[in-house]
Amino acid sequence: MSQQQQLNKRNKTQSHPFLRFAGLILPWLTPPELAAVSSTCKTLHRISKSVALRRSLDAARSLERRPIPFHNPLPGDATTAQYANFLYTPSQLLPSQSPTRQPWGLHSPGQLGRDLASQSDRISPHQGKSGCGCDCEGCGEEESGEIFCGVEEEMETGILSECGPSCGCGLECGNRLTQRGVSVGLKIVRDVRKGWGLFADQLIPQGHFVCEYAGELLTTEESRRRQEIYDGHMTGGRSSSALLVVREHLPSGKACLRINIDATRVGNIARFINHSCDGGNLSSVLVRNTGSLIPRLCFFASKDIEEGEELTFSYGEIRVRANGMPCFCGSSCCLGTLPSEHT
Ligand SMILES: C[S@@+](CC[C@H](N)C(=O)[O-])C[C@H]1O[C@@H](n2cnc3c(N)ncnc32)[C@H](O)[C@@H]1O
Repeated sequence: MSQQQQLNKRNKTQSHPFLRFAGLILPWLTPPELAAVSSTCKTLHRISKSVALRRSLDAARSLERRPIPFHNPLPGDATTAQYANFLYTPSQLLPSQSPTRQPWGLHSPGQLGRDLASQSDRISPHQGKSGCGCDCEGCGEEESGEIFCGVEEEMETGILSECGPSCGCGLECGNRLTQRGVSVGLKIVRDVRKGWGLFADQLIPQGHFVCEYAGELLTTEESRRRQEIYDGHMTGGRSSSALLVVREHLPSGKACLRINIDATRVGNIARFINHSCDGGNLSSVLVRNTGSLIPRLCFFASKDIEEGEELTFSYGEIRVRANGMPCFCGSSCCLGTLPSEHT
């Protein structure tokens, strides 16, 4: 074929309206839809391949400040397919706010997250009395980076207060440490026995904020309904669930606040954190934001975490199931089964 003929052919192909917009449309497709489109012609096959590659380069779908890639060292194993239907949210939301479709591989990794962060940095609705923020304790203090700067008391009690939606300060406030998204290098690595796990891609110093456990906030009734479904899936050997129940005991000691966060279908990278019987290297802290009723669950490094080390925490102490799922945490105090409790 002469050069002119080739040029004509390319112009003809690219002038097809669908092909012209394929780069914008394909990132919105689910894996089966993408596979179907990919088999129709060479151009769509090429675009589909690049979309699939970009998916594996950032599990966060560009919604964090930096990309969080999938890495599968297991030869011949299914890659990210299992998570291609997983929708990403950097913060907790109600099921009614959950997206039903979300682009993946549309933006360059981390771009959208950076745009959002810089947008929210500009949002500073009104200035408080201090001139830079509100009246919360700690507001207006110099920004401490991402370190939970020596507030060991809160690390132990597991409760931290931050400025929130009703404050006059913006995201640049030093008292909003956990609200600026993931700032450390992370990657999601596949293990033959535990499935995917979250790993440090850099040294994370003790006390450093790692991430929030984000997902759908459920009522207890809905969480019980979903847990039953997930238990059924698991006994069938299918995908793993990520429904976390947190109980905060109120000062009276007579009641407790129960928070149900389901990151199984819609969540963030915290849903990839595996269990360790020795408590792992992450501390969980409940963060109360001024003006927000529901606290958020956030993870901080409980010790210095080396680059390449897996991030883990303890899913709990209770094991109610006689035949619980086997635990492969590898710690010297491993109890052999994963925690399980009646929800
Ligand atoms: C919240 S998910 C963590 C991510 C999960 N590995 C995955 O691939 O999606 C919880 C599930 O991970 C697996 N898991 C977590 N910790 C484990 C451990 N110590 N040993 C074996 N499996 C583990 C179990 O299948 C569990 O139901």
